[in-house]
Amino acid sequence: MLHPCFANARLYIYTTFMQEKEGFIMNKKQSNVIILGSTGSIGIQALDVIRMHSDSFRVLGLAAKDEVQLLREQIELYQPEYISLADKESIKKLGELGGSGVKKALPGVEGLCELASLPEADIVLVALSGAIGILPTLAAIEARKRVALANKETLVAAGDIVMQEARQQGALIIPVDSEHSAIFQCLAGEARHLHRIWLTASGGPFRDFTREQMKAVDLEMALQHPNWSMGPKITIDSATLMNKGLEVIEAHHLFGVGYNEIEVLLQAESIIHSMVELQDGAFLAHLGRPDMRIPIQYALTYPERMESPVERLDFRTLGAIHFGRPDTQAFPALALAYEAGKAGGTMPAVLNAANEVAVNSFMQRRIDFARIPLLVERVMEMHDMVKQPDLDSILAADAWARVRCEELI
Ligand SMILES: NC(=O)C1=CN([C@@H]2O[C@H](COP(=O)(O)OP(=O)(O)OC[C@H]3O[C@@H](n4cnc5c(N)ncnc54)[C@H](OP(=O)(O)O)[C@@H]3O)[C@@H](O)[C@H]2O)C=CC1
Ligand SMILES: CC(=O)[C@@H](O)[C@H](O)COP(=O)(O)O
Ligand SMILES: [Mn+2]
Repeated sequence: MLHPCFANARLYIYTTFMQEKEGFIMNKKQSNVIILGSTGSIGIQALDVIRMHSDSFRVLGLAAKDEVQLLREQIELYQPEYISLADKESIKKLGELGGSGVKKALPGVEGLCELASLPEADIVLVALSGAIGILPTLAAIEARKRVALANKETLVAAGDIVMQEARQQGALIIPVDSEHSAIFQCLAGEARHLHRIWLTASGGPFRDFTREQMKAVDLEMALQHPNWSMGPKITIDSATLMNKGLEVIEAHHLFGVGYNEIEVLLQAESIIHSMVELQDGAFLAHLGRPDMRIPIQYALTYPERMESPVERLDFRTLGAIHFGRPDTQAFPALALAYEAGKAGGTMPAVLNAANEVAVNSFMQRRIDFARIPLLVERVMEMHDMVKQPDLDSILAADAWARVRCEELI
């Protein structure tokens, strides 16, 4: 059965493809890009893409939290007019590193929102990690920018509000997350025939571990993703399978598909980035090397494509591709995410916020790996859910869950 918001989502995808046909997109010679999270894994790769296509893209603004040294180097190379850092202290430190030629330096979430809605900006890449992305993403949508959205936590916590705002404003959200970029591409011209999404998962470094073995894993082991090189938080999420859980909720919002129509499929090599199953039993898959520069570039160039330096797949030397079912006993985080998604309301925001706190404390070696999903589950149990939350209720639930989770640690 199709989810009730499928019609809207279909309309949203249809509108996106119509805008493509009408030449609404990319009709400028050089697009001005804002990168929120430029010092992170996605941000750095996005700058690489822009450097290769500097005729088509120009960096207008960069934002980071407190990685002042790296941001200084990026400013030197890409000469943005605007920057943002988490606070005035970090901006002062940046200033002490010498004249940068930056026109305006803006602190905090307000700074992120101001960058996201600059009149000269064409594309806003949201590559922040965590629910801190909610307000800047909404600011970009309200300013009718193209939003290249890597930050999945925003859709998990506030997906209904974000997607409704995008539909109302007619703003484009192009997914950057590899699976969602794959699904978006498979759905071109086929959205109305969608039957089911097959969301692929590598299974992470502990794919073949039992629950017992998982008790002994440490931070170094959890940070070794078998296929992708990513920031620390998402790498830990991949190891617990919470990443896949967050992606199930992300897919629900982006494509308006009910939770029973989203299947997680283990695909150990991360060569198939995801698949769609259509009404008539046909499957469309998106394949490629596990390299985020491909989906990042696509979100910038859509509906066009450009050359990329990413090494090509050679199927003749690839060998086998392995499939399997995820083990939700050994990886309870995936089941928790389905549960939170199906509950709806403020529950996904609570799942996400508790997970952010738990992962952070695991990275500080304050808790064991196996406690991450247990903490998330306990905070969800304690939550008095709001069924149809507005933005303030979402933000309040997020803040509440962070405090509860900290208390439990
Ligand atoms: N990495 C990947 O391959 C993929 C990532 N994603 C998603 O993309 C997003 C980014 O991931 P990733 O690049 O790995 O994360 P990283 O941790 O590598 O980078 C996060 C970026 O966000 C900045 N940031 C974090 N908090 C704040 C804040 N409060 N204010 C301003 N800036 C902030 C960081 O700044 P600073 O450096 O100063 O701390 C950094 O630039 C996540 O939502 C992730 O799930 C999705 C698919 C693949
Ligand atoms: C690159 C990307 O999109 C990640 O979200 C990736 O999917 C993580 O790998 P897992 O499949 O192990 O979660
Ligand atoms: Mn992904």
